Amino acid sequence: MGVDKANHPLQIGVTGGIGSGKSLVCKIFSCLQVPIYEADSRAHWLINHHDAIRERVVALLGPEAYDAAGVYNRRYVAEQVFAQPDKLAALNAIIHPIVRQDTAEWVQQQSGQPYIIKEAAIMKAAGDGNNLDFVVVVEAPESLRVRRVLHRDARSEAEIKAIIARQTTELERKQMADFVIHNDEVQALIPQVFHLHQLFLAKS
Ligand SMILES: CC(C)(COP(=O)(O)OP(=O)(O)OC[C@H]1O[C@@H](n2cnc3c(N)ncnc32)[C@H](O)[C@@H]1O)[C@@H](O)C(=O)NCCC(=O)NCCS
Ligand SMILES: Nc1ncnc2c1ncn2[C@@H]1O[C@H](COP(=O)(O)OP(=O)(O)OP(=O)(O)O)[C@@H](O)[C@H]1O
Repeated sequence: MGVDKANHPLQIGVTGGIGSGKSLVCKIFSCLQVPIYEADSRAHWLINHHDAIRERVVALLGPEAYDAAGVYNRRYVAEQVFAQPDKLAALNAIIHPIVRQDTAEWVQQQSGQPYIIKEAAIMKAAGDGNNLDFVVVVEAPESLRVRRVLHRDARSEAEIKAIIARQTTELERKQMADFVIHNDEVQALIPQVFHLHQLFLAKS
């Protein structure tokens, strides 16, 4: 990397379809002291706390986008945007530039770290791909992913399959991947993460 690499951590993206185990993989990296930026959680925090986002989301989707307590109403917003692609694009145009800015500020605070991780389900669509040194894709068979999410969330199998159908395809993800973690509950997860950790430390 560049001459001032100590100040610029390597940037690793971790992505994968719903229920693939991205969050679990990131928890393991986190146990190894790697700083993690969870794009989706952070986006939701910003949607609830950033006044300019709130105003623009209400202008786009109506006051129902936030409930009586002022909390972002995901169920209502999901119904609106997943049925209307132009509204989803408009929502993303409000949120993603602010998330990108927030990510950049967070990265600035991580100087001196050998590498950092950005976790996102929709990495490419959020326009972050260009800043990443490597992309790690977490993979698991679709039937297992559906089973995990059925167990984790209050979603029906049909809802989960509809989300999978809207997400980046497995082929697109494979094309993005520099490294793949197989979270199929056959191959052990921790050694795969540890192997990548050693590799990223060596490259930093
Ligand atoms: C659209 C919303 C209301 C759906 O909420 P809901 O609780 O029903 O689903 P959840 O957040 O678990 O997302 C389910 C799946 O939808 C897809 N998805 C989520 N947000 C987006 C988006 N902005 N654009 C395209 N697909 C999306 C992803 O594949 C995700 O895995 C919510 O995801 C949202 O507010 N998204 C905006 C924030 C965002 O863009 N997050 C992504 C990382 S920056
Ligand atoms: N190897 C595994 N063994 C057992 N349970 C697992 C394994 N991997 C993931 N899970 C469980 O499956 C569920 C989905 O995993 P996780 O939340 O990490 O997925 P994700 O890819 O982050 O999903 P989403 O895109 O919905 O946020 C969680 O409840 C998690 O604990």
